Amino acid sequence: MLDNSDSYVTEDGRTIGGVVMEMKNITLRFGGVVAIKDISFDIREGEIRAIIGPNGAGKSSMLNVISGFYNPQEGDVYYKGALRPPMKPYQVAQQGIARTFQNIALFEGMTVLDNIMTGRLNHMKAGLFAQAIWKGKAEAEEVANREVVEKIIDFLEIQSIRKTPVGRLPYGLKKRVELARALAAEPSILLLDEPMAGMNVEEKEDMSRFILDVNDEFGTTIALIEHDMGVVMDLSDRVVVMDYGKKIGDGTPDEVRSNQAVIDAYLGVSHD
Ligand SMILES: Nc1ncnc2c1ncn2[C@@H]1O[C@H](COP(=O)(O)OP(=O)(O)OP(=O)(O)O)[C@@H](O)[C@H]1O
Repeated sequence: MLDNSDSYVTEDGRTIGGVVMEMKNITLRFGGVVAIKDISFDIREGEIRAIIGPNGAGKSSMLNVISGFYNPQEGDVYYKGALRPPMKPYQVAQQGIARTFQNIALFEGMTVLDNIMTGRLNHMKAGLFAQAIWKGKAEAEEVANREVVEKIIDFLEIQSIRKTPVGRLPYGLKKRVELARALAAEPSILLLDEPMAGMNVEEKEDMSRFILDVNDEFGTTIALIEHDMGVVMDLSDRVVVMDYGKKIGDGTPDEVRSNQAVIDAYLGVSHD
């Protein structure tokens, strides 16, 4: 169960609830490489939580632990107040954690609409057998799924490309379609893997606005990893900073910005 007793309202009027996910003393090794060293942090319901750090800091590894791609050798993951046993990524997705990928993972030959519909798969209860013998139920489900998807298409302003094969879209729009597909799952936590990577300034501004609007409009909890410190500071409620697999900062953007260890890491000052 989620404990919302210490929820609060932000300056811009959003409600931040209790801790929805807690990472406790996570260590992840690849052979001799320690990608994550004894890191703990939490994610609160309704917040935008960033994990930042220079190249090789361990951000992707951490995102992959959250989404079940990697199971850490040490430490525990708590989700909605319960210890999460080691799980496969599809089981984590079924628990309501959706993600996007740094290297866009869409079906290039399929239309925007069909790509976004694949985000509804976890919500399709009528199996193939039911669809064969009980057409009505499957049809009702299809209509309900389409409603969710249409709302997202409107929201992300992609009506005009709904029938376009994804392979023909420019990079920035592909990223938006990927966001739409993840949102179609109506996730409890949305994980964004470097959502602004490879974008020009205008595309970055658009994506920032959509991330803020998604959080505001749907109340979606968002955890994102990002290499570039600048782009997440205006977006995030709280930021974890990683460097060489360790957590070197955790707090509000202002707290993190004035943290000397963080400044050193980004300037490339050497340390042990
Ligand atoms: N599958 C893997 N096998 C072996 N080593 C890995 C693997 N994945 C990551 N590592 C190592 O773990 C460390 C952390 O890598 P990770 O990709 O998590 O960092 P990152 O902060 O996401 O970096 P970037 O910003 O460059 O994507 C690095 O030293 C990396 O080489």
